[in-house]
Amino acid sequence: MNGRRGSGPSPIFFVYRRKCWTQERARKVTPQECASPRGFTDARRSRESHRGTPEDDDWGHTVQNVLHSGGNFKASERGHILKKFSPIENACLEALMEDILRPYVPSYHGLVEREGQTYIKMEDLLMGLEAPSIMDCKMGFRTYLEDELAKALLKPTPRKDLYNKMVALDSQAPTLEEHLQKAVTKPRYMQWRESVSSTAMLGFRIEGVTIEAGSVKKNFKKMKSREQIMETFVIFTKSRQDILVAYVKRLESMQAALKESEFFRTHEVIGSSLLFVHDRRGTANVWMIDFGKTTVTPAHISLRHDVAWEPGTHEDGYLLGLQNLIDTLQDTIQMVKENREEAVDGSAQEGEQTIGENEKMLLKGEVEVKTTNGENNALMTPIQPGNRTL
Ligand SMILES: Nc1ncnc2c1ncn2[C@@H]1O[C@H](COP(=O)(O)OP(=O)(O)OP(=O)(O)O)[C@@H](O)[C@H]1O
Ligand SMILES: O=P(O)(O)O[C@@H]1[C@H](O)[C@H](O)[C@@H](OP(=O)(O)O)[C@H](OP(=O)(O)O)[C@H]1O
Repeated sequence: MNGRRGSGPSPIFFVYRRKCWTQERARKVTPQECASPRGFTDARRSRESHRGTPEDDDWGHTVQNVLHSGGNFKASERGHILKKFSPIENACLEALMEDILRPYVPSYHGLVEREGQTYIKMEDLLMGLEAPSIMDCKMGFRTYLEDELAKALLKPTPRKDLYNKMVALDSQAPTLEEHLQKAVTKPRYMQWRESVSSTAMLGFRIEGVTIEAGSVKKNFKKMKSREQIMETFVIFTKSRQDILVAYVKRLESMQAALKESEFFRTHEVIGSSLLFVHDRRGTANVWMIDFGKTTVTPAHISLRHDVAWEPGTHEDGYLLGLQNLIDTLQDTIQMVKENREEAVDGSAQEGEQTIGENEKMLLKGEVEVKTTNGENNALMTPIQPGNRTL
């Protein structure tokens, strides 16, 4: 690995660390909390009012690293994490414990009650990782359930919050009528989100990233092209080929298991993510998470997951998205290799600086990874429902 690029966090990261070290000395935060600016602030605030439970000895370690989610997680004892109960997700995790996919999902440990709220207790996927880097990729070409669409058609319920999110990203996106109502329906918003991100083209999208337990970045909503995603993987892994290769291997074995899985054949997997986790020591893994919208299909339907969706088929395009993700990672490995060969030749100075700048932007939350020639500058033809089946 290139020495300069792999030599540690950017200067911006150190600004956060300096602030943290001062607080740490005053015993207001732990070293782990220091690793993340958000964790640092949240942990301090919450600790001041937190009484603690017997299970809280590892409090704050994983929950601070949760990439997104409106407060659905709670710390548990070491090695476990609690997620707010959803009957759908609970049924999925129970079923997955009996399926060939079991090694690819967090292990399930039943339900627990905390302060009048029921939680699913599951394996903490960050356990054992030191200052983890985490990426959440939402899978599939469709991000809403057929049922949600049917309900919205029967009784359209325009939402102001979704309109506000839409105009925040693109003020031109709403139709005239939507502008007048200042509201959009959920399927309309979800379909638009698919089209502005890589979901519609590639069948997956990056939702959130954190590097070495730094601040959480979620500004990927308009990231569409394969090239932008490759650059994000380069930044995310700090060009480490060993980690990229480990990710590809894990995805390939997951892909094989998915093709054999009874659970997968009988479930429409919507809004589920792949969670990429690694650390500086080179531990790397990918997990299937978030089954809150993964539902059993009608008995007569056996899903393929590698064909285009048509209403009524319940197809989600998960395997097409997974193949595109594997191809994108393989291209990333190739790009990293070529960059390194050029660096050895002494001719990669310019390229190195570009990646360094992007890394700083990502850490500052300003990332718009630049493409060289236009927005959809795919290096190879993505697999889409229409152009290839697995
Ligand atoms: N088992 C786990 N171990 C460690 N971290 C986890 C685990 N499950 C989820 N996370 C973290 O929490 C984040 C959100 O997870 P998940 O998508 O399951 O929650 P959610 O509440 O359904 O979120 P959203 O509604 O935003 O999709 C993930 O991106 C990941 O960072
Ligand atoms: O990513 P964004 O732009 O913030 O949009 C949200 C995202 O697509 C979530 O997947 C979705 O929750 P579900 O997957 O649970 O439907 C949520 O719907 P919600 O507002 O109804 O929670 C959207 O607002």
